[in-house]
Amino acid sequence: MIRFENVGMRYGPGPEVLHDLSFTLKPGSFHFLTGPSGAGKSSLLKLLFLAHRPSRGIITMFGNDIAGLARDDLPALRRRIGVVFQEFRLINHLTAIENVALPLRIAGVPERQVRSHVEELLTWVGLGERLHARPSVLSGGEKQRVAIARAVIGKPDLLLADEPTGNVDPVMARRLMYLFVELNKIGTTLLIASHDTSLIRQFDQPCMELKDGTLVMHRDGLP
Ligand SMILES: Nc1ncnc2c1ncn2[C@@H]1O[C@H](COP(=O)(O)OP(=O)(O)OP(=O)(O)O)[C@@H](O)[C@H]1O
Repeated sequence: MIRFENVGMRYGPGPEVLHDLSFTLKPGSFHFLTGPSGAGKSSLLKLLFLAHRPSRGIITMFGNDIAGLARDDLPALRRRIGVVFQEFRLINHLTAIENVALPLRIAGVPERQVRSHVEELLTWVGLGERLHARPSVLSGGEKQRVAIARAVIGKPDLLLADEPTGNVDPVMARRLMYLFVELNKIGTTLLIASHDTSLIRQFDQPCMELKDGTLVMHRDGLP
């Protein structure tokens, strides 16, 4: 489903920050992505979200060589991907419920279903009392949970998450991880970047590790 062959990436004329990445993410697989700060985790997620082009190599996503895609083809492909950005990227003038409803409204889901579905999910992540709050009055952990709810609500084919539990306590972190596990059970392919090795160790999923922009694959979790 997703295949990288000798992929490199640089920002503008700068040095390469990712080198010779070759890996496959099979449909329905679930990997953690770990590595020290600056190793290139967010950069790899940017490639996968088609927010940045590789400087060399071949990336195949959902059967498309992305080098052959026109700019106009990207939105349709991105709609198959849910993303939790490190800095959340919520829409400031929309409430929590409106932010999370957005992917369903874009997909044309009937309004009655949108409302009940979004309320249920936000309540599940502990935000039942914050449905009508705007991002400016939410804490970091609350914003993070809205961002996660928005990313998972449309049951995307691929979910990318950058440090999705970085702002919540350990109990909520586990709850959010189980949300990802459930999403994976219904077929979503997951790649979750996290520094939190103690959390990663609690799950069986394999771990991909980046070091200085180069990938080391651990099939059986952390060493
Ligand atoms: N917009 C940018 N322009 C130029 N260089 C960048 C940019 N973003 C990241 N880099 C560089 O790319 C390298 C990888 O950064 P990246 O943010 O992908 O690492 P990371 O593993 O996600 O780090 P962290 O865990 O701290 O978020 C670093 O050397 C960083 O300085």
